[in-house]
Amino acid sequence: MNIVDVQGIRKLEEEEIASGTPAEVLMERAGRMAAAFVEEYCSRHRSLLAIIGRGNNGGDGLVITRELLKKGWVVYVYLTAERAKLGPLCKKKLDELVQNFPDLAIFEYPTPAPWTKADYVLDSILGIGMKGELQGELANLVMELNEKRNRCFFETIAVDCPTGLWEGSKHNSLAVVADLTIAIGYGKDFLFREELSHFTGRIEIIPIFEKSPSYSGFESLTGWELACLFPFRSYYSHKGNYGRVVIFGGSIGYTGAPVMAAQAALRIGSGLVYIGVPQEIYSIVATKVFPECLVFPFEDKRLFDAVVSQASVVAMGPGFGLEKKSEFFFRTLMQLDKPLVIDADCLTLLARNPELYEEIKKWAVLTPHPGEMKRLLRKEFSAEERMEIAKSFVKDKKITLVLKGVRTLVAQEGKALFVNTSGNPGLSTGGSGDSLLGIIAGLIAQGFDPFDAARCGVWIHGKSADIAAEKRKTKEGLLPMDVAENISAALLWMRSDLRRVLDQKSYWNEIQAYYAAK
Ligand SMILES: NC(=O)C1=CN([C@@H]2O[C@H](COP(=O)(O)OP(=O)(O)OC[C@H]3O[C@@H](n4cnc5c(N)ncnc54)[C@H](OP(=O)(O)O)[C@@H]3O)[C@@H](O)[C@H]2O)[C@@H](O)CC1
Ligand SMILES: [K+]
Repeated sequence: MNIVDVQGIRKLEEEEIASGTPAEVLMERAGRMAAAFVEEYCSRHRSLLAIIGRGNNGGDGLVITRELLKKGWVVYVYLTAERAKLGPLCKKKLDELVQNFPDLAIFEYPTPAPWTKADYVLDSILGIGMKGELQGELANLVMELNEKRNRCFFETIAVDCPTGLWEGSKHNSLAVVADLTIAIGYGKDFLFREELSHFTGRIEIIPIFEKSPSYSGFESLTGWELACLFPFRSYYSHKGNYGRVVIFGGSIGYTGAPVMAAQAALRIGSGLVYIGVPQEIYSIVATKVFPECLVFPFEDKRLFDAVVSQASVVAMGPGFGLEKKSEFFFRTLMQLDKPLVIDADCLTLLARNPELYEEIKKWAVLTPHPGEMKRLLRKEFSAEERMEIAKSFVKDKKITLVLKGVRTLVAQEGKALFVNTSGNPGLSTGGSGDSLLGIIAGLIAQGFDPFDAARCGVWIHGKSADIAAEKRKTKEGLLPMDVAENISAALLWMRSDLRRVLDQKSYWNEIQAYYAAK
């Protein structure tokens, strides 16, 4: 989905209103869809404290409150401004709410907010109407909210954007620290900045506009859009239709790395998965790996030629080693006339031998974390520079770059820059990159173009981790094997996400008809 700046979203809002969709309808769409999202995806608890600002962001929060009350949630409302100072739509939504739920508990500033009452706090204080840094009473309220979140263990859900965050924010600005940000309409560009990810948490985008903004060249990876790239499997097919992945990696002490990549490659649906390892660890890897996987010592020339000649894709790097022998073998692999996926030690070897970019025959997907990226570039860069770095690195190279991070970027020359929306801090553990390598390679083996494989792979990897964390009830202790085991659930999520969005579009028409009749 296109990512826009605040001016772009304001322009879209004006156009939508001018073409006959009143602002109130837009607010109803935003609030109802956000509530449906909260109902479905935050269902572990059913109590919420809605902190309401005086503008339209507050109005959205009041619609969400109404919808959740209808579903039987326990909701408390806290008004941050006097009722007389509420904006017209916000005031209207409050009056409607009070009429429908006369017993609703409403707290008002300067009474202290009832922080300990609910499992979720809705930040509906300020949205894109925010200008400059937070000051005065609101600044104090936001500090209190963040402090209570840490102490009371509620999760914070930001509507449209965390209050206090705007285009000029820095990583140390004052803003609400959200666990989930539900962006309205389109993702705003500043929400995706790596250095602000601490504030935004997980980002979900709710489409509310019929019209599209002008193309920005910067897009978010969203499940429902990627679903269109995944055809259902034909019954009339066999393993040969789903490709052969060959993974090269492993060394003494690093016998698990290629196994984790292979597990993910199998779970994404590859037809056949091979692991080529040094002879010295062959027997260890052969006993560790899934029985479905074929392991061979890559020094065996006859086996090497037989496997590689049949390969749909060659993935390399996990636990590969950096010695002279590994470097020599890496050079051989770089010359193969196959799509390549390059990670970990092989990125370090590529950084040492930059002339090998010229050897890439078909195409290569590179998946560096920021440290490996710095090695490839031979220079330091900051989180703020990631997007520019990614765009300039791919120029004149036959590569797709996956620059890992909280907001992993996918870049390729001539394409939009994509930023990922899935994933969680549970992925910050050894072996996560190996799973990602396996997923991307598995998708290429199944016929995905490398750019699509990178985009889908990054999103599926993150979403599998989100589902695994949800099942485990915690982000701590997530393992790459949990991620691989939830790949199929991520595929299912992606397909049902498409259905959800299509359903919502028909739901819009209902809302429109309701207001036209009034
Ligand atoms: N885009 C769309 O199509 C749709 C948008 N929608 C929703 O509307 C939201 C935007 O609503 P909005 O324009 O009413 O602004 P909003 O964020 O509520 O804040 C306004 C208040 O902020 C205050 N304020 C400003 N800076 C401040 C500061 N530094 N420190 C303290 N206060 C500050 C400012 O005060 P003032 O400057 O007036 O004194 C004013 O009171 C958007 O995010 C989305 O949620 C949906 O309804 C559906 C369609
Ligand atoms: K907000």
